[in-house]
Amino acid sequence: MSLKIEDIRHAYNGKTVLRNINLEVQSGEVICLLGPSGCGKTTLLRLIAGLEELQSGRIQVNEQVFADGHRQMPPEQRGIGFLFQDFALFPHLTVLENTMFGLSSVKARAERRNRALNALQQVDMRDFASVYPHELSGGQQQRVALARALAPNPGIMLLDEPFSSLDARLRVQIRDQTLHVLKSSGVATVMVTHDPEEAMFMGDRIVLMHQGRIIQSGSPVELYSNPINAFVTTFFSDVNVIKGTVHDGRVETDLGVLFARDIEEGGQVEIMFRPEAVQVFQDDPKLQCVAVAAQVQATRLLPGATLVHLRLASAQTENGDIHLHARVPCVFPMPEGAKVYVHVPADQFHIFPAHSSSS
Ligand SMILES: Nc1ncnc2c1ncn2[C@@H]1O[C@H](COP(=O)(O)OP(=O)(O)OP(=O)(O)O)[C@@H](O)[C@H]1O
Repeated sequence: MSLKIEDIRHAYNGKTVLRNINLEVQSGEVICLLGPSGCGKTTLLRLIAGLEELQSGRIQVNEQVFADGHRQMPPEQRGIGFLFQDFALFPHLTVLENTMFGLSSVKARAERRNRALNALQQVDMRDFASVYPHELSGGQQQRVALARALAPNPGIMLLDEPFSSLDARLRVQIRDQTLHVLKSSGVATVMVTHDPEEAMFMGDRIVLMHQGRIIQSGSPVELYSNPINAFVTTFFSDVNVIKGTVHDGRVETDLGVLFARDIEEGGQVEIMFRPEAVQVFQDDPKLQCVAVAAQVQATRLLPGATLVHLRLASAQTENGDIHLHARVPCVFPMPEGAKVYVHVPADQFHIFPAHSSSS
């Protein structure tokens, strides 16, 4: 099974909200559409579902055309399962009846019942078959909604911010379960989220969108480690930014000399690096690497890491001292005011022409 989206463009009231959208999703793959509010993620999902009429381009599954300039297959014929933010369970139907509802095309009631029970088993909710939705927690309701969507055995699953109504701890647990259920069902999944961590957790591939365009798509590792511009770099995490000017294909910075061969002579650049790329030493690691002196301004223990605020006395910038964030594993032993040494490996720098952050 392969969902193929070719050259989609879409406008509302003459205002273009999607352009040049090309995408392919295979069975068993989870693709996350990621981007800031209003970038067009939900519109793209609605076009795949057939809830919005396609204006230009083509959507097909294997050789079957869902929509192009001439045809629009109705949503119910597309074999698509949906999971939306509000779960939309029917309050007057039990968990089993809600799950059977998705199987209305199956004639025999006994088979509908069996398939619904199997789907509930998949999400570990079979014991709740006779319970009504209001008796369930948010996470349990989400699992029933997932079972209802998967029961007809759809080729494609569309998820729109499916965890956003759950509180933070439950969200982590439910998205983990959801990922395993989706993966074991082998369905091709397209999920919308505006949360980069969620996209990295769920996605085999991430499609990062901005202002109606795909800016970069690839594995989470590709986008995180090889972002193509400042927008992609900053979308995924807090980043340190220092500025510089290119001379002879190089930029001199307080953290060393960096190569910037692709940028024109005299060009202003923004040099970005993630807090976890900053290595902090208590003593000068002279033989290991070239490190520069810095002062600890503050430390904050976060889940799984300590964020260290550092001040670097700058010889390069007119603006004075540089403030850096380092993310170090474990509890950081140095007090505020302590002198430390900082090193950032050369391959951790992302260098872009200045003011390119909009895409
Ligand atoms: N039915 C509509 N009529 C007119 N404009 C719309 C309609 N639906 C969406 N838009 C506009 O299209 C653009 C894309 O909206 P869309 O909901 O697809 O973005 P999104 O990335 O999903 O945003 P969010 O994360 O906030 O849901 C926005 O500018 C939005 O205001």
